[in-house]
Amino acid sequence: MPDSLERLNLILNTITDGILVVDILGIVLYANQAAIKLLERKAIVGQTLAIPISTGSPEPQDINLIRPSGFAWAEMRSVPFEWEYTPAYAIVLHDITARKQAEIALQHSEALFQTLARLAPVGIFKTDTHGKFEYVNQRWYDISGMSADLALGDGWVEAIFADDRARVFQEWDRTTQTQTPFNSQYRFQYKNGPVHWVIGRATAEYDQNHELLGYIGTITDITDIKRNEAQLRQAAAVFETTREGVMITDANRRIQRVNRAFIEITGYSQAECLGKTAALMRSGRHPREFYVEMWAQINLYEHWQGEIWNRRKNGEIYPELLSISTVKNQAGEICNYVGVFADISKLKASEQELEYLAHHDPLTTLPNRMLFMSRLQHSIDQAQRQNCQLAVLMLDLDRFKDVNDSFGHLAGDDLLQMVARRLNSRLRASDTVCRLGGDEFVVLLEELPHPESAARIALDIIATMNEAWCLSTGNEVRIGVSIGIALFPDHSTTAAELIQHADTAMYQAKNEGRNCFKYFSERLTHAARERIEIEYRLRLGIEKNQLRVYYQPQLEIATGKIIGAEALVRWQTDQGELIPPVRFIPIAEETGLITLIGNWVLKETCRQGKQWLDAGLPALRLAVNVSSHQLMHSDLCEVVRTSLAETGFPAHSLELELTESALMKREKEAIEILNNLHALGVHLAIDDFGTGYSSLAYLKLFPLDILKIDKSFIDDIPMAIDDMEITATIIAMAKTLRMKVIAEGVETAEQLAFLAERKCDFYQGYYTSKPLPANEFEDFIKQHPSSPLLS
Ligand SMILES: Nc1nc2c(ncn2[C@@H]2O[C@@H]3COP(=O)(O)O[C@H]4[C@@H](O)[C@H](n5cnc6c(=O)[nH]c(N)nc65)O[C@@H]4COP(=O)(O)O[C@H]3[C@H]2O)c(=O)[nH]1
Repeated sequence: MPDSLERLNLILNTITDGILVVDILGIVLYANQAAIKLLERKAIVGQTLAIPISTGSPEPQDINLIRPSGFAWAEMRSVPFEWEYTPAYAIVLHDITARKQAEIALQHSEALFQTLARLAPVGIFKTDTHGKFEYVNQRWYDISGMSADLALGDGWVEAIFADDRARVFQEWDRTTQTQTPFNSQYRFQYKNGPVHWVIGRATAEYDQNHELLGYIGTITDITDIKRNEAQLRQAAAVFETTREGVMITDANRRIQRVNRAFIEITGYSQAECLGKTAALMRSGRHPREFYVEMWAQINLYEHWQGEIWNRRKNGEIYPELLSISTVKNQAGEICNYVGVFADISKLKASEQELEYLAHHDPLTTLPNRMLFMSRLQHSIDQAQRQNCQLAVLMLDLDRFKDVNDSFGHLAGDDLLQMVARRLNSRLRASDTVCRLGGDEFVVLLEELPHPESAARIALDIIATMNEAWCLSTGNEVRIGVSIGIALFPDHSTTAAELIQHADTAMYQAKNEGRNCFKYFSERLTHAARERIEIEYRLRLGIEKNQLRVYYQPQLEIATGKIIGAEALVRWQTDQGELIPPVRFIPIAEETGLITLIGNWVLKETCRQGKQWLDAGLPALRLAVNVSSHQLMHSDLCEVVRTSLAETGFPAHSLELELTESALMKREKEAIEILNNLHALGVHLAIDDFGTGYSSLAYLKLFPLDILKIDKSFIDDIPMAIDDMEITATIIAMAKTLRMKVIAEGVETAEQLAFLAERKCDFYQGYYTSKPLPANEFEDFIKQHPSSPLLS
C-alpha cells in the first residue's frame, strides 16, 4: 500500500461509519475497521459483498445485514469513483441497528396496544394537557353511547350524564391540582340513549423531563354491578325487614343464615342456629312420617308448603305457615334450601275467636243455635248407635219482659248472664245449654236413663229459676220458666223436629199457667208428673213409716211343706191405699231411694223372722230382694251383718235374692261381694232367672245356692211348649250346678204338676197364697195342712 493510501487508511479507520470500496462486480477492494466490525467479516477484501449496491442514486438506502450474530441495519450511501484506475464504488455504511430495533419495538408495542385497546373490556382514553381527548378506544364509544370520533377534543363532555357533569369536572380539577389519580363513579348517557354507570380512572402522563404530556384513563362499565347491587340491596332489605322468618340452609340442611324475623319468632340468635338443622325447633307434635313425607315432596317438586308446629327457644309451641324451596346451582345440583315461614299463632287464635264468636252467644258465652244444632245432630247419631235416649228442653223465662221494662236492658242482660251461669252450674258437664236469643234457652240432655229423668231435671231448673235474683242495680226480682220437653227417639229422630216439638211443648207449658214443664206428648207429661208425684210422696211415706213387708209362702214341691217366704215390700198410704212395688220400686231405683227402702225391708224381715222364731214358729228361710243399686252403691255386707246382729235372726235363715242384671253389671265386684255375703252364712238366690243372658259358665262364678225361675216361663205352662222346655232345661242345669230351684208365679195345679214332674224343688205363687201381711202369714203357717205345727 503506498504511503498516501497508508495514511488514508489510518484516517479511515478512525471513522465510526463503515467505508468500503468495491469494484463493479461487487468484490471488496478496501474496508475500514468500522466496516469489518459492522459486517463481522475479517478477511473481507477480495470477497464479494453480498449486498445490493445502488449504483445511480446518491440517496441513502437502508439495508439489512445478515451477520453471524444476527440481523443489523445500516444506512448505505454509494458513490462511483475510480480506484487504482478501475471503476469502483465507495460505500459508506452507517450502523442504524439500534434505531431500527427501537422502531420495530415501537411498532410491536403499537400493535400490542391496538390489540389490547380493541380487546380491553374497559374504555380507554387519552387527553392532552387540557383534557381534550386525543384518543378513545372502541369500548369507550360502546360504553358512552357516542359514535366514533365525536368524543375527540371536548366532544366527550356531551356523553357524561348531565346531572353528573359538574361533579366529574370538580373531581377532575381536584385531581389535576393535587396531582393524584382520578377515580370516580359517574354515569354516561349520550342523547337519550341508555344510562351506563362507570368507574372512571385517569392518571397524568409525563415525559422524561417531567413535563405533563396529558392524561390516560379508563372507564369500566359497572351498570350490571350497580343493578345487581341495587337488586341485592333490595333483596337484603326484603330479607331483613320482612315479617316472615327466613332460613337458608346448605344442601345438607344445615342453617347458614337467618333473618331478623326468624330471630324474633323463634328466639334463637344467628349464632345459636348456624350449622344446626331445623330439627332445633321441632315441636314433637308431628310424627316422623310427617317430615319424611315433607322431604319426599321437596325432593320431588322442589317445593313444599304447609302448616307445621314448631317450638320457640322458650319452649312455647306455635303454628307456622312454612314454605320450603330448593335453590340449584348452574350444574343443576341443590346448593341451598330456603324456608320462609309466618307465625300464624295470632291468626289461629283469631280464627278460633271467630269460630267461637260464630258459635257462641256474645252476651252469655253459651253455645248459640248453630253450635247447638251440630251438637244435637252429633248426639242423635251417637244415641242411634248406642240405642240411647236424649231430651231437648226448650226454656222460656216467665216475667223476663217485666224485668227488662222496669229496670232497663242492662239489668235484663245482667239477668240473662246470671241465668246462664245458674243453668250451667245445675247441669252436668255433658249437658249442653245454649241461648237461642232473647230469653229463650235450650238444653240438651244426653244418655237419659228414663223419659221421666228429663222432667226431674226440668223441675230442678224451675226450682233454680224460682230462687231470687239480685240485679246489679241492687233490686231483687223473681222470675219463672216454662219448659217444653221433646225426646229422642220417642218424639222425633231429627234435630230440627226435636227443637220444634220442644218449642210446641214449651208454648203449651206457658198456656198451662207457666213455671211448669210439658212433654211434647200428653201421655209422657202425665206419666212424668205421676212419677214425680210418687217420688215426692214416697219420700214422705218412708219418713212416716208407711212401708210394710208382705210375705209370700215358699213350699217344697215334693212334700208340700212350707220352707220359707219371700219378703215383698208394700206402701200403705195414710188413706189406706196399698201401692204395689211395680209403681214405686223403679222410681226408687232411679232416685236411689231403693237403698233406704231395701235396708229397711232387710232389717224389718230379720226383726219379724226373729220374732216368729221367738214365738215358737218353725224355722223358716226368709228371702229378701236386693236391687242392683243396693248391691253396688251401698255396703251391703255391713248392712246384712248389722241387721242380723241387731235382730238376732240367724244368718242361715236369711236368703238374698239378686237379679241377673245386677250381677252382670260389674262382674268382678259382684263376685267379691257375694263371696263376702256367703261367708256370713246367708243363702244367695238368683232372681228372674232366664230373663237375662246368663250362661252356665257365668253362673259358676258366683256362690249361688238357689236359682229362681222367672214367672214369665211359668205363666203359659202347660200351653207354651217352648217355655216348658226352657223351664225343664233351667231345672236340669241348676241340678248340674248343685243348686236348688224355685219357681215363682205358680197359679195352677197343672203348673205345679209339671214342676213336680221335672223335679223342681220349691215353688211360690197364688196357687197357694198371695203375699200376706205378717199377721196373716203367721195364721197361714199355723193353718197350713203340711205345717209342722199341725203335724
Ligand atoms: N200374678 C202373679 N204374681 C205373683 C204370683 N206369685 C207371686 N207373684 C208376684 O210376683 C212378684 C215376685 O217378686 P219378684 O219377682 O221378686 O218381683 C218383685 C221385686 O222385684 C220387687 N220388689 C218387691 N219388694 C221388694 C223389695 O223389698 N226390695 C226390692 N229391691 N225389690 C222388691 O217388686 C217386684 C214385684 O213385687 P210384687 O208386686 O210383690 O210381686 C211379687 C209377687 O206378688 C202369682 O202366682 N201370680
